[in-house]
Parts: sequence; structure tokens; C-alpha cells
Amino acid sequence: MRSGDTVVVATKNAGKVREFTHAFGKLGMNVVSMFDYPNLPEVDEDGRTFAENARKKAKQVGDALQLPVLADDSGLEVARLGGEPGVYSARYSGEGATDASNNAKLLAELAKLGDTQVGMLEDGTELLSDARFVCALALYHPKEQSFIESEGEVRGQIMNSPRGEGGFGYDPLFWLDTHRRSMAELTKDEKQSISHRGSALVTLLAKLGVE
Ligand SMILES: O=c1nc[nH]c2c1ncn2[C@H]1C[C@H](O)[C@@H](COP(=O)(O)OP(=O)(O)OP(=O)(O)O)O1
Ligand SMILES: [Mg+2]
Repeated sequence: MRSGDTVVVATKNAGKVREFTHAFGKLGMNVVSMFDYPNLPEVDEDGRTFAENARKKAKQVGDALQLPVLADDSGLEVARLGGEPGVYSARYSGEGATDASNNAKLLAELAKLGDTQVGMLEDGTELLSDARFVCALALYHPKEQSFIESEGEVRGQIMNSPRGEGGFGYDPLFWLDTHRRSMAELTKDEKQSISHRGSALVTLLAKLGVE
């Protein structure tokens, strides 16, 4: 992986594509995604861990294309929900789930636990639980059938109402005490510098010797 290369990312998530395009763009690399290969079969994400799912996505797409492929499996673990939604983050609200329906489901599940809070912001916004985002990355080389892997996390709290327009997924409900903003209120560079995905990418690039 070096400047001028095209990186194939096995994702159909437009938010991830934007973040990888931004991060690899700074290194002079171009990103293509499953939006550029619409005829490849869906990957059944039935692993028990983020890492297992990331390997499965990278291998299925890498074997089909006979190219090195990067995959990202990520999600949100909420302490007061016993680590849910975890690997089910993308389909938390069931068939046809969207970011909006998943965020609504998250708030509904936390509401069931009663009005216990872990904190409150100046404007009265309640912090309902500690949480973390996790990202597992897998880079698969089909010729050697080998993987290079990494993982990253970021800790925060879940708010009872959304803030910000940036990012994707659960970002508007994820409060970062360090920044006094939600993940959706960060710039692309700020999110990359602290996020689970950004951290996992730093570790992966270090393993590859890319600086
Ligand atoms: O930075 C993030 N900010 C907010 N939410 C996030 C983030 N990173 C992952 N998430 C949430 C979105 C989705 O509900 C799930 C990922 O699920 P995950 O299966 O890895 O991705 P996906 O199905 O959307 O696309 P794909 O599998 O094609 O890569 O976690
Ligand atoms: Mg998925």
C-alpha cells in the first residue's frame, strides 16, 4: 500500500467510504468500494466478533476480485445494555434498518431501563450510559490467503437527544467529554484523529510500514 495505489474497501456503507476516502486521500491513495462493484454477492455477517466479520468480508470480496481488499466491521457497545448492539449494530432495529431507526431503537432500549443517568450537560441533555465504538480492520491478500488485522476503539457516552450533522450511524448520540461535542459535531479530521476507525487505521498502516 503506497501513494498512487487504489485501495478496494469491501463496504456498502457510504459513511465509511467517505472516511476512508478522506484518510487514504491524504496518503495519495484512491478508494473504491462495493458501490463500484454492485454485482458482487452480499456477505453474510454471521461472525461472533467484529474481527471475524471483517475477515469474512475481506476474504469473500478479495477472492472474488483476486485483489487485496480491506474490510471494516464496526459497531457500538453500550455498557448499560450489556454491550449491545455490538456486532448487530447495523441491523439493531431489524430488517430494513436505517441510521434513524437504529438511533430510535437505541433510545427506546435505554428508556426501558428507567431514568438513571450517568451525567448531564449544561443544556439539560442527559447522558444515559457509557459506551464505546469498536472497529476491526482486515486487509486480505488472495494470493497468499493471508490477513493483516487491527482494531481500534473510542469511549464516550450516549445522549438522550441527537446533536450534529456530520459522520453517520450512531454519531449524533455519541458524546465525547474530551471535546465537549458529539461525534457528529466533529470535523472529518477531528473524527479521524480520535475515532475507532482512525485508530485502527493508524495501527494497520504501522503494520504495513506506511507512514
Ligand atoms: O464511526 C461510526 N459512527 C457511527 N456509527 C458507526 C460508526 N462505525 C460503525 N458504526 C455503526 C453503524 C452501523 O450501524 C454499524 C456498522 O456495521 P457494519 O456491518 O460494520 O457496517 P455496514 O453494514 O454499515 O456496512 P458494511 O458491512 O458494508 O461495511 O456500526
Ligand atoms: Mg455490515
